[in-house]
Amino acid sequence: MVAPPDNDVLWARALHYAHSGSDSGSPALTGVSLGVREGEILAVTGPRGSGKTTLLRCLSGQLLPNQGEVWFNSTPVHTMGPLVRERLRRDRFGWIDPEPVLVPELNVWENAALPLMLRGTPRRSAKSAAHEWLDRLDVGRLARKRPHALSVAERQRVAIARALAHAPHVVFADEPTATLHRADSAHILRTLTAAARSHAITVVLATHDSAVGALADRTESLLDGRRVHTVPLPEKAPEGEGRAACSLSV
Ligand SMILES: Nc1ncnc2c1ncn2[C@@H]1O[C@H](COP(=O)(O)OP(=O)(O)OP(=O)(O)O)[C@@H](O)[C@H]1O
Repeated sequence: MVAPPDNDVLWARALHYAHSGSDSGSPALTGVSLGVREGEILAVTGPRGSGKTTLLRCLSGQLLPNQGEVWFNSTPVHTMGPLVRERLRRDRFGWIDPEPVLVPELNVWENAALPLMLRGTPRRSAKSAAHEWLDRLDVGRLARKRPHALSVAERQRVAIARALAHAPHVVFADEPTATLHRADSAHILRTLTAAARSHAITVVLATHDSAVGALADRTESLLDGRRVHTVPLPEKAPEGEGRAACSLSV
Protein backbone atom coordinates (compact mmCIF):
# COMPACT_ATOMS: atom_id res chain seq x y z
CA MET A 1 0.00 0.00 0.00
CA VAL A 2 1.41 3.41 -1.00
CA ALA A 3 0.19 6.40 1.05
CA PRO A 4 -1.45 9.25 -0.90
CA PRO A 5 -0.02 12.71 -1.55
CA ASP A 6 0.12 14.85 1.63
CA ASN A 7 -2.10 17.65 0.33
CA ASP A 8 -5.03 15.34 -0.46
CA VAL A 9 -7.52 15.08 2.40
CA LEU A 10 -9.26 12.24 0.56
CA TRP A 11 -7.73 9.93 -1.95
CA ALA A 12 -9.16 6.98 -3.80
CA ARG A 13 -7.38 4.51 -6.02
CA ALA A 14 -8.93 2.14 -8.56
CA LEU A 15 -12.29 1.79 -6.79
CA HIS A 16 -14.54 -1.02 -7.93
CA TYR A 17 -17.97 -1.51 -6.42
CA ALA A 18 -20.85 -3.75 -7.51
CA HIS A 19 -24.17 -3.55 -5.65
CA SER A 20 -25.60 -6.98 -4.98
CA GLY A 21 -28.90 -7.33 -6.83
CA SER A 22 -28.22 -4.40 -9.18
CA ASP A 23 -30.85 -4.18 -11.96
CA SER A 24 -28.29 -3.27 -14.61
CA GLY A 25 -25.96 -6.14 -13.70
CA SER A 26 -23.00 -3.77 -14.26
CA PRO A 27 -20.77 -2.58 -11.43
CA ALA A 28 -21.55 0.93 -10.10
CA LEU A 29 -17.82 1.86 -10.03
CA THR A 30 -15.17 0.41 -12.31
CA GLY A 31 -11.70 1.66 -11.45
CA VAL A 32 -12.31 5.23 -10.22
CA SER A 33 -9.27 7.08 -8.83
CA LEU A 34 -9.31 10.65 -7.56
CA GLY A 35 -7.90 12.99 -4.92
CA VAL A 36 -9.63 15.80 -3.03
CA ARG A 37 -7.53 18.62 -1.60
CA GLU A 38 -7.95 20.14 1.84
CA GLY A 39 -10.64 22.86 1.76
CA GLU A 40 -11.58 22.12 -1.84
CA ILE A 41 -15.16 22.06 -3.15
CA LEU A 42 -15.31 19.21 -5.63
CA ALA A 43 -18.40 18.61 -7.76
CA VAL A 44 -18.95 15.04 -8.95
CA THR A 45 -21.25 15.19 -11.96
CA GLY A 46 -22.75 12.62 -14.27
CA PRO A 47 -26.10 11.34 -15.48
CA ARG A 48 -28.43 9.27 -13.31
CA GLY A 49 -26.94 5.90 -12.47
CA SER A 50 -23.38 6.93 -13.33
CA GLY A 51 -22.11 6.03 -9.85
CA LYS A 52 -22.02 9.40 -8.01
CA THR A 53 -23.81 8.21 -4.85
CA THR A 54 -21.81 4.98 -4.76
CA LEU A 55 -18.57 6.96 -5.06
CA LEU A 56 -19.53 9.31 -2.20
CA ARG A 57 -20.55 6.35 -0.05
CA CYS A 58 -17.20 4.63 -0.69
CA LEU A 59 -15.23 7.83 -0.01
CA SER A 60 -17.13 8.41 3.25
CA GLY A 61 -16.61 4.85 4.52
CA GLN A 62 -20.30 3.89 4.31
CA LEU A 63 -19.47 1.25 1.71
CA LEU A 64 -16.29 -0.80 1.46
CA PRO A 65 -15.10 -1.05 -2.15
CA ASN A 66 -14.82 -4.57 -3.61
CA GLN A 67 -11.39 -3.51 -4.85
CA GLY A 68 -9.31 -0.37 -4.48
CA GLU A 69 -8.29 1.96 -1.69
CA VAL A 70 -9.73 4.99 0.13
CA TRP A 71 -7.51 7.18 2.30
CA PHE A 72 -8.50 10.01 4.61
CA ASN A 73 -5.62 12.23 5.78
CA SER A 74 -3.07 9.49 5.08
CA THR A 75 -5.10 6.87 7.00
CA PRO A 76 -6.47 3.90 5.06
CA VAL A 77 -10.27 3.78 5.37
CA HIS A 78 -10.72 0.58 3.32
CA THR A 79 -8.90 -1.50 5.97
CA MET A 80 -10.76 -0.04 8.99
CA GLY A 81 -13.22 -2.19 10.93
CA PRO A 82 -16.87 -1.14 11.08
CA LEU A 83 -16.66 0.59 14.48
CA VAL A 84 -13.64 2.70 13.56
CA ARG A 85 -15.27 3.68 10.27
CA GLU A 86 -18.45 4.57 12.15
CA ARG A 87 -16.48 6.84 14.50
CA LEU A 88 -14.64 8.42 11.57
CA ARG A 89 -17.94 9.20 9.87
CA ARG A 90 -19.50 10.58 13.04
CA ASP A 91 -16.55 12.76 14.07
CA ARG A 92 -14.90 13.88 10.83
CA PHE A 93 -17.54 13.74 8.13
CA GLY A 94 -20.90 15.35 7.48
CA TRP A 95 -23.47 13.87 5.12
CA ILE A 96 -26.35 15.58 3.30
CA ASP A 97 -28.96 13.39 1.59
CA PRO A 98 -31.05 14.40 -1.45
CA GLU A 99 -34.09 14.56 0.83
CA PRO A 100 -33.83 15.84 4.39
CA VAL A 101 -33.98 12.99 6.91
CA LEU A 102 -34.55 14.46 10.38
CA VAL A 103 -35.55 12.78 13.64
CA PRO A 104 -39.26 13.61 13.97
CA GLU A 105 -39.28 13.43 17.79
CA LEU A 106 -36.52 16.05 18.14
CA ASN A 107 -36.96 19.75 17.53
CA VAL A 108 -34.91 21.64 14.97
CA TRP A 109 -31.96 22.65 17.16
CA GLU A 110 -31.77 19.17 18.71
CA ASN A 111 -31.62 17.67 15.22
CA ALA A 112 -28.82 20.04 14.22
CA ALA A 113 -26.94 19.34 17.48
CA LEU A 114 -27.32 15.54 17.26
CA PRO A 115 -23.85 14.67 15.86
CA LEU A 116 -22.26 16.84 18.54
CA MET A 117 -24.27 15.28 21.36
CA LEU A 118 -23.56 11.76 20.03
CA ARG A 119 -19.87 12.41 20.40
CA GLY A 120 -20.26 13.67 23.96
CA THR A 121 -20.29 17.48 23.54
CA PRO A 122 -22.10 19.07 26.53
CA ARG A 123 -25.69 20.04 25.70
CA ARG A 124 -25.11 23.77 26.17
CA SER A 125 -22.15 23.90 23.72
CA ALA A 126 -23.95 21.65 21.25
CA LYS A 127 -27.01 23.91 21.39
CA SER A 128 -24.94 27.02 20.84
CA ALA A 129 -23.13 25.51 17.80
CA ALA A 130 -26.45 24.30 16.37
CA HIS A 131 -28.01 27.76 16.77
CA GLU A 132 -25.06 29.42 15.07
CA TRP A 133 -25.45 27.22 11.97
CA LEU A 134 -29.24 27.39 11.93
CA ASP A 135 -28.99 31.21 11.93
CA ARG A 136 -26.47 31.06 9.14
CA LEU A 137 -28.85 28.92 7.10
CA ASP A 138 -31.77 31.30 7.80
CA VAL A 139 -33.75 28.83 9.91
CA GLY A 140 -32.72 30.01 13.40
CA ARG A 141 -36.26 31.25 14.06
CA LEU A 142 -37.53 27.68 13.68
CA ALA A 143 -35.18 26.21 16.31
CA ARG A 144 -37.96 25.04 18.65
CA LYS A 145 -40.26 23.61 15.97
CA ARG A 146 -40.55 19.93 15.07
CA PRO A 147 -39.57 18.84 11.53
CA HIS A 148 -43.20 18.17 10.49
CA ALA A 149 -43.98 21.90 10.87
CA LEU A 150 -41.32 22.87 8.31
CA SER A 151 -41.34 22.98 4.51
CA VAL A 152 -39.01 20.63 2.59
CA ALA A 153 -36.64 23.52 1.85
CA GLU A 154 -36.52 24.47 5.55
CA ARG A 155 -35.90 20.86 6.55
CA GLN A 156 -33.04 20.63 4.06
CA ARG A 157 -31.48 23.76 5.59
CA VAL A 158 -31.67 22.05 8.99
CA ALA A 159 -30.04 18.92 7.54
CA ILE A 160 -27.23 21.10 6.15
CA ALA A 161 -26.79 22.82 9.53
CA ARG A 162 -26.58 19.35 11.13
CA ALA A 163 -23.90 18.31 8.62
CA LEU A 164 -21.80 21.40 9.42
CA ALA A 165 -22.37 22.00 13.15
CA HIS A 166 -19.76 19.54 14.41
CA ALA A 167 -17.03 21.21 12.30
CA PRO A 168 -16.39 18.19 10.07
CA HIS A 169 -13.28 17.89 7.89
CA VAL A 170 -15.34 16.81 4.89
CA VAL A 171 -19.00 17.22 3.99
CA PHE A 172 -20.48 14.84 1.43
CA ALA A 173 -23.55 16.31 -0.23
CA ASP A 174 -25.50 13.88 -2.43
CA GLU A 175 -27.71 15.93 -4.77
CA PRO A 176 -28.57 18.20 -1.80
CA THR A 177 -31.04 20.32 -3.77
CA ALA A 178 -32.68 17.57 -5.85
CA THR A 179 -36.11 18.10 -4.27
CA LEU A 180 -36.04 21.92 -4.15
CA HIS A 181 -37.28 24.67 -6.45
CA ARG A 182 -34.64 26.42 -8.52
CA ALA A 183 -34.49 29.61 -6.43
CA ASP A 184 -34.26 27.69 -3.13
CA SER A 185 -31.72 25.38 -4.65
CA ALA A 186 -29.41 28.19 -5.82
CA HIS A 187 -29.62 29.97 -2.47
CA ILE A 188 -28.94 26.83 -0.43
CA LEU A 189 -25.98 25.85 -2.58
CA ARG A 190 -24.46 29.32 -2.30
CA THR A 191 -24.92 29.22 1.49
CA LEU A 192 -23.40 25.75 1.75
CA THR A 193 -20.37 26.59 -0.36
CA ALA A 194 -19.81 29.97 1.36
CA ALA A 195 -20.04 28.32 4.81
CA ALA A 196 -17.63 25.58 3.78
CA ARG A 197 -15.13 28.09 2.38
CA SER A 198 -15.22 30.31 5.46
CA HIS A 199 -14.52 27.29 7.72
CA ALA A 200 -12.10 25.52 5.33
CA ILE A 201 -14.40 22.49 5.18
CA THR A 202 -13.83 20.22 2.20
CA VAL A 203 -17.00 19.46 0.22
CA VAL A 204 -17.66 16.60 -2.18
CA LEU A 205 -20.90 17.42 -3.96
CA ALA A 206 -22.72 14.96 -6.23
CA THR A 207 -25.00 16.55 -8.80
CA HIS A 208 -26.39 15.86 -12.24
CA ASP A 209 -26.85 19.62 -12.75
CA SER A 210 -23.78 20.89 -14.58
CA ALA A 211 -24.62 24.48 -13.47
CA VAL A 212 -23.86 23.46 -9.88
CA GLY A 213 -20.30 22.80 -10.96
CA ALA A 214 -19.87 26.56 -11.37
CA LEU A 215 -19.86 26.90 -7.57
CA ALA A 216 -17.14 24.28 -7.15
CA ASP A 217 -13.37 24.62 -7.44
CA ARG A 218 -13.20 21.57 -9.66
CA THR A 219 -15.49 19.07 -11.32
CA GLU A 220 -14.99 15.36 -11.83
CA SER A 221 -17.40 13.64 -14.19
CA LEU A 222 -18.57 10.05 -14.08
CA LEU A 223 -20.13 7.97 -16.81
CA ASP A 224 -21.08 4.31 -16.32
CA GLY A 225 -18.96 4.06 -13.18
CA ARG A 226 -15.82 5.54 -14.74
CA ARG A 227 -14.20 8.96 -14.55
CA VAL A 228 -14.35 10.92 -17.78
CA HIS A 229 -12.61 14.14 -18.74
CA THR A 230 -14.77 16.99 -20.00
CA VAL A 231 -12.91 18.73 -22.80
CA PRO A 232 -14.30 22.07 -24.09
CA LEU A 233 -14.37 22.37 -27.85
CA PRO A 234 -12.07 24.99 -29.41
CA GLU A 235 -13.36 28.62 -29.57
CA LYS A 236 -13.87 28.45 -33.34
CA ALA A 237 -15.87 25.27 -33.72
CA PRO A 238 -17.03 24.58 -37.28
CA GLU A 239 -20.54 25.86 -38.14
CA GLY A 240 -23.35 23.75 -36.75
CA GLU A 241 -21.26 21.88 -34.20
CA GLY A 242 -21.98 24.35 -31.40
CA ARG A 243 -19.74 24.69 -28.34
CA ALA A 244 -20.97 21.75 -26.31
CA ALA A 245 -18.33 19.91 -24.31
CA CYS A 246 -17.34 16.39 -25.27
CA SER A 247 -16.29 13.63 -22.93
CA LEU A 248 -13.32 11.34 -23.30
CA SER A 249 -13.16 8.23 -21.20
CA VAL A 250 -9.95 7.85 -19.20
N1 LIG B 1 -28.70 -0.25 -3.31
C1 LIG B 1 -28.52 -0.61 -4.57
N2 LIG B 1 -28.81 -1.86 -4.97
C2 LIG B 1 -28.64 -2.26 -6.26
N3 LIG B 1 -28.14 -1.45 -7.22
C3 LIG B 1 -27.84 -0.19 -6.89
C4 LIG B 1 -28.00 0.31 -5.55
N4 LIG B 1 -27.60 1.61 -5.52
C5 LIG B 1 -27.21 1.92 -6.77
N5 LIG B 1 -27.34 0.85 -7.59
C6 LIG B 1 -27.00 0.79 -9.02
O1 LIG B 1 -25.64 1.25 -9.16
C7 LIG B 1 -25.49 2.11 -10.29
C8 LIG B 1 -24.95 3.46 -9.82
O2 LIG B 1 -25.94 4.07 -8.97
P1 LIG B 1 -25.66 5.40 -8.17
O3 LIG B 1 -26.86 5.66 -7.31
O4 LIG B 1 -24.34 5.31 -7.51
O5 LIG B 1 -25.58 6.47 -9.34
P2 LIG B 1 -25.90 8.02 -9.32
O6 LIG B 1 -25.03 8.63 -10.36
O7 LIG B 1 -25.77 8.54 -7.92
O8 LIG B 1 -27.40 8.06 -9.75
P3 LIG B 1 -28.57 9.08 -9.30
O9 LIG B 1 -28.22 10.41 -9.90
O10 LIG B 1 -29.80 8.46 -9.89
O11 LIG B 1 -28.58 9.06 -7.80
C9 LIG B 1 -26.87 2.19 -10.95
O12 LIG B 1 -26.90 1.22 -11.98
C10 LIG B 1 -27.82 1.79 -9.85
O13 LIG B 1 -28.98 1.18 -10.35
